[in-house]
Amino acid sequence: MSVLDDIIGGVREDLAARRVAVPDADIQAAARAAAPARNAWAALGGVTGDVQRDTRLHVISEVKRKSPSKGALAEIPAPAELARRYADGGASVISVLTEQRRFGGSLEDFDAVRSAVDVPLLRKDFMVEDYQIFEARAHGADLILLIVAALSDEDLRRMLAVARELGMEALVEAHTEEEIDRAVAIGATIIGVNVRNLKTLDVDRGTFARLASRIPSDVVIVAESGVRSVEDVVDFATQGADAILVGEALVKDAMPRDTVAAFVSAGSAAKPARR
Ligand SMILES: O=P(O)(O)OC[C@@H](O)[C@@H](O)c1c[nH]c2ccccc12
Repeated sequence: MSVLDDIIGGVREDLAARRVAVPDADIQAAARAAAPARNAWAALGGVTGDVQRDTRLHVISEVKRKSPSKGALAEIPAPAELARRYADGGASVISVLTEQRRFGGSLEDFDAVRSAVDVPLLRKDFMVEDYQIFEARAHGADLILLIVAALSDEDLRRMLAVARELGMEALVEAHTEEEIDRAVAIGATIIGVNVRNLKTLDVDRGTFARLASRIPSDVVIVAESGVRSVEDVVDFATQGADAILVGEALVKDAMPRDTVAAFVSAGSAAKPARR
């Protein structure tokens, strides 16, 4: 069994418990009653038609306490405070891990961040049921994660449609050529190239350029995982990233605001005018 299968087993158990506490009809009603979602695609530099590519390298800053690959990363006693620093540094989107068992996150963390900042929020979890999409929206999410390796094409299409029907977008995450092609085929407008293999947890930054070259130019490309420094940001920006998703390096940083700002400025300077 891969790490991904193992994580998803736990996610399904936790989900079943929440579903008893808040039944489907209630979570759907809450999702539809929530304040409208923010446009995460535009916030990440998405442009329609034959217009100039956005010149900013966007940063998605992540709130993550621990991970299966690295163990404990940071305590984060006040997720709202960390999120405020991310936003002050110029983060375009903030990602909040809500998976409990392996990442130490929760929907309470998500709520705390939601009330602290105005930027679009990504609910970062392993989405396996539509219920979680309604739940994300009910808590004020603007963007959800869909992991191609964890879902069938049928699931991906349906879940993307549910997200859009609720006014959200999906960050569709891929790790191989085949997964990129599946993400493009279902009509993803934001594709994440995760340089960490979720089945083995190995990081290979070299996969980014190879996979990014298969993605059409009107799709927003997010380079995910393994960003340690300005040098990594510059590499991803040079290789076609519109945005980067950074967790570990920021949660361990004593000055996350300044680091986000440094990533935005170095990445934007390195971003080519066309892709
Ligand atoms: O901490 P890092 O190496 O900067 O990685 C962030 C992010 O890419 C990573 O948390 C991630 C990417 N895809 C995921 C899917 C589920 C959970 C976590 C992730």
